[in-house]
Amino acid sequence: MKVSKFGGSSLADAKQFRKVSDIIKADNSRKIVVVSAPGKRFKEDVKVTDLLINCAKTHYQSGKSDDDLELVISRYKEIAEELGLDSGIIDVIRDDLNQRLANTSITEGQYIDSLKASGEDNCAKLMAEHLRNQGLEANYISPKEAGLFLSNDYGNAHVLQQSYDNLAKLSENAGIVVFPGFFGYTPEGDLVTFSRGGSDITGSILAAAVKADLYENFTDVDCVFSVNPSLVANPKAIYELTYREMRELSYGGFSVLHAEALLPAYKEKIPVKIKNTNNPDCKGTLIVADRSPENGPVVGIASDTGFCSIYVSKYLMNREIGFGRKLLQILEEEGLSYEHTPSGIDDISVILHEEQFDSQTEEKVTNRIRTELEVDDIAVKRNIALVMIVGEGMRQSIGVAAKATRAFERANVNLDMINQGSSEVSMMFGVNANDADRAVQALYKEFFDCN
Ligand SMILES: Nc1ncnc2c1ncn2[C@@H]1O[C@H](COP(=O)(O)OP(=O)(O)O)[C@@H](O)[C@H]1O
Ligand SMILES: N[C@@H](CC(=O)OP(=O)(O)O)C(=O)O
Repeated sequence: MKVSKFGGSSLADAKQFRKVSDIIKADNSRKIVVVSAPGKRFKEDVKVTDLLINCAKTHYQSGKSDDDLELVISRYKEIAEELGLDSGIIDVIRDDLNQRLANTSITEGQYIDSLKASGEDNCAKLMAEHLRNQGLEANYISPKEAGLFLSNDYGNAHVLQQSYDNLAKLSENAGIVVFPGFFGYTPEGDLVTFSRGGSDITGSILAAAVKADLYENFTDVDCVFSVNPSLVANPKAIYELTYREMRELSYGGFSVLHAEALLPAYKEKIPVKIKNTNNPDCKGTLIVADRSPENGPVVGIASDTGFCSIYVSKYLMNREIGFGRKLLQILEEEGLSYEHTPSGIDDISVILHEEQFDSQTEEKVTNRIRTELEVDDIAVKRNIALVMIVGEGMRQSIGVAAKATRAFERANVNLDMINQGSSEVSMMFGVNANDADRAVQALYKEFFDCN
């Protein structure tokens, strides 16, 4: 049995819906289909999820959002009409949206999640209808009915363990299960979504729950490339990756797969395949536990922006028992998560996502660190990008760091931080965000395009 997830780009319009149904028809082991909300039809288009977020925010604050609502409905209507579906399905979608909009007695976070999730939910209803119209036995299954339970972190939920036993029963369904991605329910029954791009996570959870033979993730590129194709023209294709490499690369900015999507599949050793809805015969990228060491030491180069660092120095920091714990405890008490903590003998930097660190929080946290830890120096640096080189082969190779720093030097990019993960499958560099693209291009030239 395969679990096949189709992303927003695969569901953007009626033409894409037809490609999806052709793919499902071509292989009767595709029994569980996870769908996102319709994505962009062209470069300047707006994803249905973004339309819904606008709609929710406006309506929650002003009680009105007619234009936004009509934009969302028109996306579904266009698809339904072109596919020749019964117009009743659009009435169902309109009623559903109106019900969600009317439920203003919840917090803004809950309200936005409820509207956001309707993108996937209504798309799944539409896809099930389209598949039935094509002569297939297909049923929309709601995450509530199936028992997909998530933590109550609105907009950033995590799966709860009891979901897996509940979802295992999906494999007993006679026809094709059409399951909306991106959301589930708290044990108290409230709707909650994963972070953006989270339909990838739903697919992986379902694949793990039913112990699928394969989790297919259909998108709009032939495979995972060694670098983001918007930064380097015709980058090298990657046909095989380990879970660890893909985890590092998706964390590092390969948005083709959500950074948290691999864990469920990895735990059950379910192979994951990235495939192209627009070119389904292309073999795609297979993600597995082990791979043959074919390429050089580095398999991919990723980068992501939106980080900041808190630099702290104190003479004899290395001798002060509990310094690191106290520092991180301040962050914990202020509700901040951190990404990395590169350190020296008398100094340490904490790298954070910048979005959670506004100027008010900065003032409070730096004051606390200054007074409670009696540090000599503290400085906050913003607008940081993390650039990562990743590859299982790095463990056995000498000179990878030298090659990388040579590339930074050639590109005239100053390095704020170097951090090698203990697993030795990745190396991370902190640079000014304005230099990140140039750094990635220089690294690509150094490791993949030496001629
Ligand atoms: N290294 C990479 N290899 C392939 N695609 C990448 C890479 N880095 C970023 N991407 C981007 O990921 C996109 C696919 O992810 P996404 O937009 O989330 O698709 P979907 O709509 O299927 O969920 C591609 O169109 C590509 O621009
Ligand atoms: N539609 C949601 C979830 C998702 O996974 O979308 P996509 O498959 O288009 O990345 C979002 O835009 O965040």
